[in-house]
Amino acid sequence: MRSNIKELPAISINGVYKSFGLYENKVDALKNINIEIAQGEFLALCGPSGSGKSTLLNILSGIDKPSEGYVLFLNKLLRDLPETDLATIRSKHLGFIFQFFNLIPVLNAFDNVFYPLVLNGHFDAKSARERSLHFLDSVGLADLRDRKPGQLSGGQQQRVAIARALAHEPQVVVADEPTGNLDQATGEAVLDLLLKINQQTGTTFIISTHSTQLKERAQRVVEIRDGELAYDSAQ
Ligand SMILES: Nc1ncnc2c1ncn2[C@@H]1O[C@H](COP(=O)(O)OP(=O)(O)OP(=O)(O)O)[C@@H](O)[C@H]1O
Repeated sequence: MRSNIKELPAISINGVYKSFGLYENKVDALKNINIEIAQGEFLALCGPSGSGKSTLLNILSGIDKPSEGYVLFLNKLLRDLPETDLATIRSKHLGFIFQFFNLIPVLNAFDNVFYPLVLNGHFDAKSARERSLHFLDSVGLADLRDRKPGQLSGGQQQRVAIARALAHEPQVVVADEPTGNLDQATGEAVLDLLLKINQQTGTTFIISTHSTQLKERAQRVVEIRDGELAYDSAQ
Protein backbone atom coordinates (compact mmCIF):
# COMPACT_ATOMS: atom_id res chain seq x y z
CA MET A 1 0.00 0.00 0.00
CA ARG A 2 2.74 2.39 1.04
CA SER A 3 4.80 1.59 -2.10
CA ASN A 4 1.81 2.46 -4.34
CA ILE A 5 1.46 5.79 -2.59
CA LYS A 6 5.17 6.47 -3.12
CA GLU A 7 4.78 6.11 -6.88
CA LEU A 8 2.03 8.73 -7.15
CA PRO A 9 3.00 12.30 -7.94
CA ALA A 10 3.10 14.37 -4.77
CA ILE A 11 1.11 17.10 -6.47
CA SER A 12 -0.55 17.41 -9.85
CA ILE A 13 -1.69 20.89 -10.93
CA ASN A 14 -4.07 20.76 -13.87
CA GLY A 15 -5.29 23.72 -15.93
CA VAL A 16 -5.31 26.02 -12.92
CA TYR A 17 -6.56 29.58 -13.30
CA LYS A 18 -6.96 32.02 -10.42
CA SER A 19 -8.55 35.46 -10.58
CA PHE A 20 -9.05 38.00 -7.81
CA GLY A 21 -11.58 40.85 -7.86
CA LEU A 22 -14.23 41.73 -10.40
CA TYR A 23 -14.65 43.84 -13.55
CA GLU A 24 -12.05 46.61 -13.83
CA ASN A 25 -10.39 45.38 -10.61
CA LYS A 26 -10.01 41.80 -11.88
CA VAL A 27 -6.49 40.37 -11.61
CA ASP A 28 -5.68 37.15 -13.45
CA ALA A 29 -3.02 35.85 -11.05
CA LEU A 30 -2.65 32.39 -12.63
CA LYS A 31 -3.44 31.32 -16.18
CA ASN A 32 -3.57 27.68 -17.22
CA ILE A 33 -0.86 26.30 -14.93
CA ASN A 34 0.00 22.61 -15.43
CA ILE A 35 2.74 21.09 -13.28
CA GLU A 36 3.29 17.57 -12.00
CA ILE A 37 5.58 17.34 -8.98
CA ALA A 38 7.07 13.94 -8.15
CA GLN A 39 7.59 12.80 -4.59
CA GLY A 40 11.06 13.68 -3.39
CA GLU A 41 11.54 16.60 -5.81
CA PHE A 42 13.27 19.78 -4.71
CA LEU A 43 11.55 22.43 -6.82
CA ALA A 44 12.37 26.15 -6.95
CA LEU A 45 9.40 28.29 -8.02
CA CYS A 46 10.73 31.51 -9.50
CA GLY A 47 9.40 34.64 -11.15
CA PRO A 48 9.22 38.39 -10.63
CA SER A 49 7.33 39.96 -7.77
CA GLY A 50 3.59 39.69 -8.39
CA SER A 51 3.95 36.87 -10.95
CA GLY A 52 1.75 34.46 -8.95
CA LYS A 53 4.13 32.33 -6.87
CA SER A 54 2.39 32.75 -3.49
CA THR A 55 -1.01 32.30 -5.13
CA LEU A 56 0.17 28.98 -6.60
CA LEU A 57 1.62 27.81 -3.26
CA ASN A 58 -1.69 28.61 -1.55
CA ILE A 59 -3.63 26.66 -4.18
CA LEU A 60 -1.41 23.59 -4.26
CA SER A 61 -1.57 23.35 -0.47
CA GLY A 62 -5.36 23.70 -0.35
CA ILE A 63 -5.34 27.06 1.44
CA ASP A 64 -7.04 28.72 -1.52
CA LYS A 65 -9.15 27.33 -4.37
CA PRO A 66 -8.52 27.76 -8.09
CA SER A 67 -11.09 29.69 -10.16
CA GLU A 68 -10.76 26.91 -12.75
CA GLY A 69 -8.82 23.66 -12.96
CA TYR A 70 -7.90 21.31 -10.14
CA VAL A 71 -5.11 20.05 -7.91
CA LEU A 72 -4.45 16.46 -6.87
CA PHE A 73 -2.51 16.27 -3.62
CA LEU A 74 -1.27 12.70 -3.04
CA ASN A 75 -4.01 11.69 -5.47
CA LYS A 76 -6.76 13.49 -3.52
CA LEU A 77 -8.84 16.02 -5.43
CA LEU A 78 -8.58 19.09 -3.19
CA ARG A 79 -11.49 20.84 -4.92
CA ASP A 80 -14.01 18.30 -3.61
CA LEU A 81 -12.80 18.05 -0.03
CA PRO A 82 -14.60 19.74 2.87
CA GLU A 83 -12.56 22.17 4.99
CA THR A 84 -12.13 19.60 7.78
CA ASP A 85 -10.41 17.17 5.38
CA LEU A 86 -8.26 19.96 3.95
CA ALA A 87 -7.21 20.88 7.49
CA THR A 88 -6.29 17.24 8.15
CA ILE A 89 -4.19 17.08 4.97
CA ARG A 90 -2.39 20.29 5.98
CA SER A 91 -1.70 19.11 9.53
CA LYS A 92 -0.58 15.58 8.53
CA HIS A 93 1.08 15.82 5.13
CA LEU A 94 2.23 19.44 4.72
CA GLY A 95 4.86 21.55 6.42
CA PHE A 96 5.09 25.31 5.89
CA ILE A 97 8.13 27.59 6.08
CA PHE A 98 7.69 31.36 5.75
CA GLN A 99 9.95 34.29 4.93
CA PHE A 100 9.38 35.92 8.33
CA PHE A 101 9.54 32.62 10.27
CA ASN A 102 6.08 33.08 11.91
CA LEU A 103 7.26 31.81 15.28
CA ILE A 104 5.24 32.59 18.41
CA PRO A 105 7.32 35.22 20.24
CA VAL A 106 6.26 34.30 23.80
CA LEU A 107 7.16 30.61 23.36
CA ASN A 108 10.70 29.27 23.44
CA ALA A 109 12.17 27.29 20.53
CA PHE A 110 11.11 23.94 21.99
CA ASP A 111 7.51 25.04 22.56
CA ASN A 112 7.28 26.54 19.07
CA VAL A 113 7.85 23.03 17.73
CA PHE A 114 6.07 21.11 20.49
CA TYR A 115 2.71 22.94 20.70
CA PRO A 116 1.72 22.67 17.03
CA LEU A 117 2.45 18.93 17.23
CA VAL A 118 0.21 18.46 20.25
CA LEU A 119 -2.50 20.81 19.01
CA ASN A 120 -2.82 19.14 15.62
CA GLY A 121 -4.08 16.10 17.51
CA HIS A 122 -1.91 13.47 15.82
CA PHE A 123 0.62 13.02 18.66
CA ASP A 124 0.43 12.58 22.41
CA ALA A 125 2.58 14.78 24.66
CA LYS A 126 5.32 12.17 25.09
CA SER A 127 5.91 11.51 21.40
CA ALA A 128 5.53 15.23 20.62
CA ARG A 129 8.26 15.98 23.17
CA GLU A 130 10.58 13.35 21.64
CA ARG A 131 9.93 14.59 18.13
CA SER A 132 10.50 18.23 19.10
CA LEU A 133 13.87 17.39 20.66
CA HIS A 134 14.87 15.19 17.75
CA PHE A 135 14.04 17.76 15.08
CA LEU A 136 15.57 20.70 16.98
CA ASP A 137 18.69 18.57 17.28
CA SER A 138 18.64 17.78 13.55
CA VAL A 139 18.66 21.52 12.70
CA GLY A 140 21.50 22.07 15.18
CA LEU A 141 19.47 23.91 17.82
CA ALA A 142 19.06 21.44 20.67
CA ASP A 143 21.26 23.60 22.94
CA LEU A 144 19.22 26.75 22.28
CA ARG A 145 15.81 25.19 22.81
CA ASP A 146 15.00 27.33 25.86
CA ARG A 147 15.51 30.60 24.00
CA LYS A 148 12.60 32.67 22.72
CA PRO A 149 12.64 33.84 19.08
CA GLY A 150 13.79 37.33 20.10
CA GLN A 151 16.92 35.77 21.62
CA LEU A 152 17.82 33.95 18.38
CA SER A 153 19.41 35.19 15.14
CA GLY A 154 17.37 35.20 11.90
CA GLY A 155 19.07 32.01 10.73
CA GLN A 156 18.43 30.31 14.06
CA GLN A 157 14.77 31.38 14.00
CA GLN A 158 14.42 29.94 10.51
CA ARG A 159 15.95 26.67 11.78
CA VAL A 160 13.29 26.51 14.49
CA ALA A 161 10.67 27.11 11.80
CA ILE A 162 12.20 24.30 9.72
CA ALA A 163 12.09 21.94 12.73
CA ARG A 164 8.43 22.91 13.24
CA ALA A 165 7.65 22.29 9.56
CA LEU A 166 9.30 18.84 9.67
CA ALA A 167 8.38 17.52 13.11
CA HIS A 168 5.23 15.70 11.94
CA GLU A 169 7.23 14.23 9.01
CA PRO A 170 5.08 15.63 6.22
CA GLN A 171 5.42 14.32 2.68
CA VAL A 172 5.53 17.85 1.26
CA VAL A 173 7.12 21.04 2.55
CA VAL A 174 6.01 24.33 1.03
CA ALA A 175 8.30 27.28 1.63
CA ASP A 176 7.54 30.88 0.64
CA GLU A 177 10.86 32.78 0.31
CA PRO A 178 12.54 30.89 3.18
CA THR A 179 15.88 32.66 2.67
CA GLY A 180 14.40 36.03 1.69
CA ASN A 181 14.96 37.62 5.10
CA LEU A 182 18.45 36.18 5.69
CA ASP A 183 21.89 37.43 4.68
CA GLN A 184 23.67 35.48 1.94
CA ALA A 185 25.80 33.23 4.18
CA THR A 186 22.91 32.42 6.53
CA GLY A 187 20.60 31.85 3.57
CA GLU A 188 23.13 29.43 2.11
CA ALA A 189 23.37 27.51 5.39
CA VAL A 190 19.56 27.22 5.53
CA LEU A 191 19.54 26.05 1.90
CA ASP A 192 22.22 23.42 2.71
CA LEU A 193 19.98 22.19 5.52
CA LEU A 194 16.87 21.96 3.32
CA LEU A 195 18.81 20.07 0.61
CA LYS A 196 20.24 17.68 3.19
CA ILE A 197 16.78 16.95 4.60
CA ASN A 198 15.44 16.42 1.07
CA GLN A 199 18.21 13.95 0.27
CA GLN A 200 18.02 12.10 3.60
CA THR A 201 14.25 11.83 3.95
CA GLY A 202 12.86 12.12 0.41
CA THR A 203 10.53 14.91 1.55
CA THR A 204 9.22 16.92 -1.41
CA PHE A 205 10.16 20.62 -1.25
CA ILE A 206 8.39 23.36 -3.22
CA ILE A 207 10.10 26.66 -2.59
CA SER A 208 9.22 30.07 -3.97
CA THR A 209 12.35 32.16 -4.24
CA HIS A 210 14.22 35.08 -5.77
CA SER A 211 17.53 33.53 -4.69
CA THR A 212 20.01 32.72 -7.46
CA GLN A 213 21.77 30.21 -5.21
CA LEU A 214 18.57 28.35 -4.58
CA LYS A 215 17.70 28.27 -8.30
CA GLU A 216 21.18 26.97 -9.12
CA ARG A 217 21.05 24.18 -6.58
CA ALA A 218 17.42 23.09 -6.95
CA GLN A 219 16.76 19.83 -8.76
CA ARG A 220 14.02 21.50 -10.81
CA VAL A 221 13.28 25.14 -11.62
CA VAL A 222 9.82 26.37 -12.61
CA GLU A 223 9.34 29.99 -13.57
CA ILE A 224 6.07 31.91 -13.65
CA ARG A 225 5.68 35.23 -15.45
CA ASP A 226 2.45 37.23 -15.39
CA GLY A 227 0.62 34.20 -14.06
CA GLU A 228 1.78 31.90 -16.87
CA LEU A 229 4.23 29.03 -16.83
CA ALA A 230 7.26 30.52 -18.59
CA TYR A 231 9.87 27.81 -17.97
CA ASP A 232 10.06 24.33 -16.49
CA SER A 233 13.50 22.69 -16.39
CA ALA A 234 11.78 19.27 -16.37
CA GLN A 235 10.26 19.86 -19.83
N1 LIG B 1 -6.13 38.28 -2.18
C1 LIG B 1 -5.81 38.96 -3.29
N2 LIG B 1 -6.66 39.89 -3.79
C2 LIG B 1 -6.39 40.56 -4.93
N3 LIG B 1 -5.27 40.38 -5.65
C3 LIG B 1 -4.37 39.48 -5.21
C4 LIG B 1 -4.60 38.72 -4.01
N4 LIG B 1 -3.53 37.89 -3.82
C5 LIG B 1 -2.69 38.13 -4.85
N5 LIG B 1 -3.19 39.08 -5.68
C6 LIG B 1 -2.58 39.57 -6.93
O1 LIG B 1 -2.23 38.42 -7.70
C7 LIG B 1 -0.97 38.63 -8.36
C8 LIG B 1 0.01 37.53 -7.92
O2 LIG B 1 0.36 37.74 -6.55
P1 LIG B 1 1.34 36.76 -5.73
O3 LIG B 1 1.35 37.23 -4.32
O4 LIG B 1 0.91 35.36 -5.99
O5 LIG B 1 2.73 37.05 -6.43
P2 LIG B 1 4.20 36.58 -6.02
O6 LIG B 1 4.82 36.08 -7.27
O7 LIG B 1 4.11 35.65 -4.85
O8 LIG B 1 4.88 37.95 -5.57
P3 LIG B 1 6.10 38.22 -4.53
O9 LIG B 1 7.34 37.63 -5.16
O10 LIG B 1 6.15 39.73 -4.48
O11 LIG B 1 5.71 37.59 -3.22
C9 LIG B 1 -0.54 40.04 -7.99
O12 LIG B 1 -0.94 40.92 -9.01
C10 LIG B 1 -1.28 40.31 -6.71
O13 LIG B 1 -1.48 41.70 -6.54
